[in-house]
Amino acid sequence: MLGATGDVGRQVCTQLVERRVLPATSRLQLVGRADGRSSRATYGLAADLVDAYDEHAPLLDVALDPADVVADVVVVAAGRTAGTEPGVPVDRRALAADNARVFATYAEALARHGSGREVVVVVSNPVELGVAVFAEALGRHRVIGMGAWLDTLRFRREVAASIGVRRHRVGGFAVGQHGDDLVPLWSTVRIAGLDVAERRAEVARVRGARTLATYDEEIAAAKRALATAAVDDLAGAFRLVDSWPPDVRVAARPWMTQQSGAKTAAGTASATIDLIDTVLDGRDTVVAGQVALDREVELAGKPVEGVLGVPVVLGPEGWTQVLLPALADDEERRLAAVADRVSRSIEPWLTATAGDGTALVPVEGGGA
Ligand SMILES: NC(=O)c1ccc[n+]([C@@H]2O[C@H](COP(=O)([O-])OP(=O)(O)OC[C@H]3O[C@@H](n4cnc5c(N)ncnc54)[C@H](O)[C@@H]3O)[C@@H](O)[C@H]2O)c1
Repeated sequence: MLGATGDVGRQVCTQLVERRVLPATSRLQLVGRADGRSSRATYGLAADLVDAYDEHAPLLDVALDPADVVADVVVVAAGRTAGTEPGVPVDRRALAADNARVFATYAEALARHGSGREVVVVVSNPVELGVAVFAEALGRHRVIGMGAWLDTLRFRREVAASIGVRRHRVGGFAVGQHGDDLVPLWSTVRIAGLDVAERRAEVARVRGARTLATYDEEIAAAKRALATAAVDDLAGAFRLVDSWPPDVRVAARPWMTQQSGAKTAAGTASATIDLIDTVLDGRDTVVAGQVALDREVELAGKPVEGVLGVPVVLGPEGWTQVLLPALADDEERRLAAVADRVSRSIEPWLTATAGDGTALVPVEGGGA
């Protein structure tokens, strides 16, 4: 667990032990930075977890050197986070600048000292950049970004809430880029217990006559409304979120949660555990995740070469197959545009890591 003492890392470790995903005979390695405050806190976290869960805790150990990371599944939650200051917009470029270096350090260490079989789950943002850096170092099938799975679970939950059922009865995926560039695939929504006609009627009712052509403007308008509402009535701001359609809520609610000063650590960790559990389980399962594509997907007549969130089959050796069904026109158009945006935002950093691998400064004119 890289970044074990962070808000997300701590939640992942706690849930892993509490939900007994790891048997007592296995090992959970908490990884911190030798030169940061986290080195001391990592030892403390290990002691605290044993204190709480001694009866069934796995063997806990601490590593402070990237060269010492050894695991079947490596979770990357180390690095800077952004967007937690109310009213301060997320500076994705600054986040990329800091975290590109973190990704490169661990990717290089794993490539050199790892088993050659570990599966990497990237949680840190920008998740697409993390996936690109680790995939380049370790092979693309062993690396998956968690963002699209979290967006998928949020989409299912919001659809479920509007229809009046629990999340486990709703299927379907949210793909694309983690964050505002997600692509909710309404065409993939399925609801257990409803036949095709009933489902179509329910989707039409909760979605309205909107398409994804106006999704960007809807999200931008939602954030503006929330920024105003939240100034003196936070409860009112969350009620405002509830008044919007499910796909707008998917983007607006986590944004409001960050703006509130709370983070989204519990939900993030829970979605991460799903992916870890899937890899350790030994069976292939369909999830959504950010993966480095090599022309498996064609969007608007153009094959995608680069990182994108898509439905994939995930198993013990990483992801194998992409399972993106035929999309509605508005979905395909948006996903193609997002694929281009992701590729443009990542490209400068990959260029910068080429060569001796230490430069990590975007080339002139590039933007993250
Ligand atoms: N993908 C998602 O859905 C999602 C959701 C929430 C958060 N996140 C991301 O997860 C990451 C962690 O978030 P958080 O809220 O736990 O942050 P945090 O600030 O609470 O913790 C960050 C952790 O990273 C470590 N760290 C910081 N800089 C480091 C460096 N240079 N080298 C090694 N370790 C370093 C810190 O010691 C700490 O353990 C962020 O990048 C955040 O954006 C992703």
